[in-house]
Amino acid sequence: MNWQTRKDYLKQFPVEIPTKAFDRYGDILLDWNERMNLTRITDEDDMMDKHFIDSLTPTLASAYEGTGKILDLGTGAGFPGMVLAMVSPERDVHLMDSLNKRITFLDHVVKELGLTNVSTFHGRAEEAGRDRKFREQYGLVVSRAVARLPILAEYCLPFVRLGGHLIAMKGAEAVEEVEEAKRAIEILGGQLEEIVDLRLPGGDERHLVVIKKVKGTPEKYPRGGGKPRKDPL
Ligand SMILES: C[S@@+](CC[C@H](N)C(=O)[O-])C[C@H]1O[C@@H](n2cnc3c(N)ncnc32)[C@H](O)[C@@H]1O
Repeated sequence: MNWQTRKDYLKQFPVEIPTKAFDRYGDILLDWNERMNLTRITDEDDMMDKHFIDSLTPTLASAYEGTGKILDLGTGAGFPGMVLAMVSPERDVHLMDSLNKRITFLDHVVKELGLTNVSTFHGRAEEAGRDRKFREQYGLVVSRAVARLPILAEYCLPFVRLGGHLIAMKGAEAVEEVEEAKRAIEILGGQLEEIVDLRLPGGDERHLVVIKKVKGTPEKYPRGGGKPRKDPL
């Protein structure tokens, strides 16, 4: 990918950008994508902007600061979690997805890139969020393109430890989604901290919805049996 064309935009990120490793990751993604449905974004400029650069945006929120463990819920082909692990090698990054074939792909990327700070988990938010191994264990949870905010809050907030944050990566409907999710956020122990407004190099609108965990999540959440999606809070 021609990272030189994004040089000025990349300057704003408070991290070193490993462009060669990003290229290698992009090549593996395109190769596996021929046999496995991993992404619809395959054009070089779109890959740079909508996968890699978009995945870097959580580093712009003050909630990203610190050294705690990060969970990417519904990571798919590793966005944003794998990219964040690559730019923050000092932080443990956990990638979770309910589709096992995506985990097989992620494990391959981890091995090929020699990443030592990434762990992958095959699991559903509704079950893993009730498991002591994961519940309230993360200083930061990030998630992109998994569900609208009322559902996403029920998927993600149970994983966040008290005082930690959820960064929900959202598009143009962010403010509307925050409005819809007000009740859910409060029930689940969250509090809206800030919305960071951004544009990708191509001009696409992005918003980081930053929610702080201010109270423990009541034991009954997340609900099982597909309830968060069927009957959002
Ligand atoms: C549209 S993809 C987005 C993938 C990636 N975050 C991205 O932005 O490129 C949504 C992903 O969320 C996963 N997912 C959906 N519901 C989930 C759940 N309840 N628990 C865990 N993963 C889930 C899907 O398997 C899929 O990989």
